[in-house]
Amino acid sequence: MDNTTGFALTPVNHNHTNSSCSRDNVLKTVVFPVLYSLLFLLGLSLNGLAVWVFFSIPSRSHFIIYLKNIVVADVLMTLTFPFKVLSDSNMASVGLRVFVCRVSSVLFYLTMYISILFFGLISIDRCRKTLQPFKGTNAARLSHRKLLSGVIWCSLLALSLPNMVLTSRSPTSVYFKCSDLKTAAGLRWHEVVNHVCQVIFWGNLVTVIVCYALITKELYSSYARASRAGTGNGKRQPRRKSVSSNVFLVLAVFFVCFVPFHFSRVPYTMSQTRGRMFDCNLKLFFFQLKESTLWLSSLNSLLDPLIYFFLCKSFRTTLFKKLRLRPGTCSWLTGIGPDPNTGSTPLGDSSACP
Ligand SMILES: Nc1ncnc2c1ncn2[C@@H]1O[C@H](COP(=O)(O)OP(=O)(O)O)[C@@H](O)[C@H]1O
Repeated sequence: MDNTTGFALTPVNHNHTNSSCSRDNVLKTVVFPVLYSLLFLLGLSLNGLAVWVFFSIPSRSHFIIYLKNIVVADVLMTLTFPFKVLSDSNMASVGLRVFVCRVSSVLFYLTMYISILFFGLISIDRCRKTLQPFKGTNAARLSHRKLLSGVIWCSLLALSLPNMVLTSRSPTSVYFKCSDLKTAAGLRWHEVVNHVCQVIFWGNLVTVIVCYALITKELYSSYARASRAGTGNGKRQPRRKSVSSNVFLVLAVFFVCFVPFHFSRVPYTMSQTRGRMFDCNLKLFFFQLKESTLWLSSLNSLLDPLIYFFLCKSFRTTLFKKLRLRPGTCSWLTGIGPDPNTGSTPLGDSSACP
């Protein structure tokens, strides 16, 4: 390992690093770097495609504004993966690993909570659109949503910035953890940020569940009304099935990607800031649990473009137009063919979006 940063490092304590408590096992140095490299390659391609598509769709709805924010957050998150790969596989210099603790990991978490917050806002917007389908928007409301987006980015940046600034101690050995680089105030702030982020996550999860429960209820009662009125026909049944399974898909992604991480984060943060309460094997266990569930959270940056494709009609339409494909392409995959009359779902263009 080269020391290219000018930090004064003490000789490596091989007894410690070779002990069963060392983080440098095959999971951290091989398995996750390979998994993050895959995420990086696939995520960059899919999110690059999503940027290409979304930025030719004008921001004419709250929904599109929120989706664009998620795309930007996902691209930034994806760009942090190579740093994590190099750092975890021990291929990075000490300076690069310090950079990972100070900057790229913080950016990773920042973008993750940006996505979570915008997912919550999207659910509220979809719910409003389903319950009040004829209430449109106007230029003033669109500007408010853009302002809200700016406020969310700035607030999370302000919350995260001290995690960069207070990670200011120099490493004393080539084997260090991010928490070793934090001042006492830095460790306290790290704990506070993690509590705030838990509140953000669980608050948004409740919002998503409540909104999708209301959407599902409204969709089923509107179909029941349509059937009673004699307008229901054989063709509509598959659409109802597809809308409800789409709703389930969004919830499933939210649960798989984020719930495990937020359970494992609590004991891990405690092991970082109140180290004396835990023996080294327990600390290692919580670290590995946090790393495994963090990969699931990172997987969200890859699943988001798939969600846009499967659930967002305007995304699909623009994508097919850009690739010069027929509008009905992949209807076997999406389960939704072109509507011969209106080309839209019963609740409007983006009603089946997350
Ligand atoms: N929710 C968060 N928001 C912003 N920054 C965070 C958050 N959680 C952790 N960080 C910062 O990211 C860096 C890496 O944190 P962490 O993953 O806990 O460390 P480690 O990589 O040693 O397990 C640290 O500087 C930490 O303060």
